[in-house]
Amino acid sequence: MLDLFSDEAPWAEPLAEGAVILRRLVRDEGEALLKSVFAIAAQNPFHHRITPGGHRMSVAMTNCGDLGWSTDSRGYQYSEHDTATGHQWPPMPDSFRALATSAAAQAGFAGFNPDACLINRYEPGAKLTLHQDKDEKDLRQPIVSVSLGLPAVFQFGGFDRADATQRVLLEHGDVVVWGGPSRLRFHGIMPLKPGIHPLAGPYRYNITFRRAL
Ligand SMILES: O=C(O)CCC(=O)C(=O)O
Ligand SMILES: [Fe+2]
Repeated sequence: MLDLFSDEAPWAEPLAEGAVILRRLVRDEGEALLKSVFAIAAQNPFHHRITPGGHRMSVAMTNCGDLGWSTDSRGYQYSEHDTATGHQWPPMPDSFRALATSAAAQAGFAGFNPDACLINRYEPGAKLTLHQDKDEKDLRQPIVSVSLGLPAVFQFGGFDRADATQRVLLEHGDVVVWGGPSRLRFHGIMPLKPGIHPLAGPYRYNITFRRAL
């Protein structure tokens, strides 16, 4: 893919108060991050989870860290084990934690120390409908969300599902941080367009860091 900004230093693009896109922040680490993602997935493969409503999610997920987010017939929850396999989640790589803490600090949230890392894999057509991230205990802690591989359109809305949304393209190496007054904004991902990324093949990967407990 032609990236006109490939030689540019990362830059910040504000979305709302408490929310910013740190453009290309981890582009140079993208390959190493993806290698870690593949190693985690080799231990705990990506699954298409079934929502409490009985729907198969189009996004495939795995986790690393002390706690992982998943969903099954009982609801959405954080747990130390994969509820599908019973396996403990692989540890969060130090490189992941360091980048999450650094990105949060650059967005104005000092001292972020995530205990949960959700990894989403999007195939063509996969999407995440508008939702709020609200399964975490301390909503003063931000969300740090890293985009790798194919680009996708991110929707960033208000505090009601029906509120107007901004639509922004997230590309390989972009990091979105939202917290503070934006922590509970609705957000989602539009259906992924097919493509082949040189490092990620036919997929988009998203790594999301949270303080769950
Ligand atoms: O894939 C993304 O960029 C967003 C992921 C997300 O909103 C979530 O995992 O809750
Ligand atoms: Fe989310």
